[in-house]
Amino acid sequence: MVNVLELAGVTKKFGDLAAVDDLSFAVREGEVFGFLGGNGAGKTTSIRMVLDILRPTAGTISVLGRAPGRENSRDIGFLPEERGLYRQMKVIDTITYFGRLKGMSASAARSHGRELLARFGLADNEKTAVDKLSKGMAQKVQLATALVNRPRLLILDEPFSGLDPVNQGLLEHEITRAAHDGATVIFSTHVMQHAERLCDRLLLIAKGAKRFEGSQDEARATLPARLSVVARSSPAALPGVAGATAVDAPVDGWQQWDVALDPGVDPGAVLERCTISGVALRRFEPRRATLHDVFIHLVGTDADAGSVAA
Ligand SMILES: Nc1ncnc2c1ncn2[C@@H]1O[C@H](COP(=O)(O)OP(=O)(O)OP(=O)(O)O)[C@@H](O)[C@H]1O
Repeated sequence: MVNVLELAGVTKKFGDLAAVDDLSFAVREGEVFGFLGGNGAGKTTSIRMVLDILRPTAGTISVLGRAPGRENSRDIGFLPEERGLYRQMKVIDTITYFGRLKGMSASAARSHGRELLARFGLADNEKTAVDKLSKGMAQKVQLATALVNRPRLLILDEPFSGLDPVNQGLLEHEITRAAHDGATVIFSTHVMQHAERLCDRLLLIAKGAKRFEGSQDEARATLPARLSVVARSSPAALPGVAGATAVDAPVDGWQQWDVALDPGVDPGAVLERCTISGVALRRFEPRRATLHDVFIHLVGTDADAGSVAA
């Protein structure tokens, strides 16, 4: 498996503040990679170093097998967190201009630009000046400037912010589509649901440092398992059970329990115990942890997690 991006021991200091702190991770070719962290975690600073907008204080970065720099620009598409386009320029000219910057011919850039505008529901706005567009429409044009060169590596910094639910869906579809066409996609977010739906693997950072890197299943496995159980008697005393909380009142002697297992305990082993110990069961369901649960578990304090949308 080829790594499209590699950071090794990367630190970025602003004065005394380590915005990025000894960060190492790798993004593999063809994957959709989520870059997750609360506000101020260091996501944008890391992305700016990958794009050579900022230089690391220490450590090394490899992008598409090279050091960050202009040579990579043809193969990269970038949607910055602070959106900004030339306000007076027409939509199609803007996209064509970015395509030209990436080494495309004007006609190739224009024709792919039109295709993208049609897909984004903006075919009728081709000749509109950018400053006459709504914020969400302008954001879709900016997305088109990131996609026009059919990048091998697509980097999107907080791409969902400012989009309504329909356009968030459209963007999710575009990310999936780019990955399907062979691109590697990295996007930062503090909204866990997008990551949950899209990511093959993810990185979780807090205060500039890595807290987790891996697949979603690996992320969920960092949490002790939970179960929803309906039983005649409490499962609290069973081996491997950390605690059981009654949910609502019992119905005809059957009580619903929210059960937390000890770390590393397999729900199957607890089910077997119920059978051996004669705990009568009507329901026994492992509950799937969300990335939000994982985030709270790994990042820890409410202060760090407070800015994270569930
Ligand atoms: N140019 C700068 N000068 C000084 N401090 C900076 C600069 N850029 C970022 N920082 C600080 O570095 C830290 C990380 O900021 P960064 O923008 O990378 O976070 P982020 O994860 O992208 O956050 P958000 O989700 O809020 O955009 C913050 O404490 C921020 O104040």
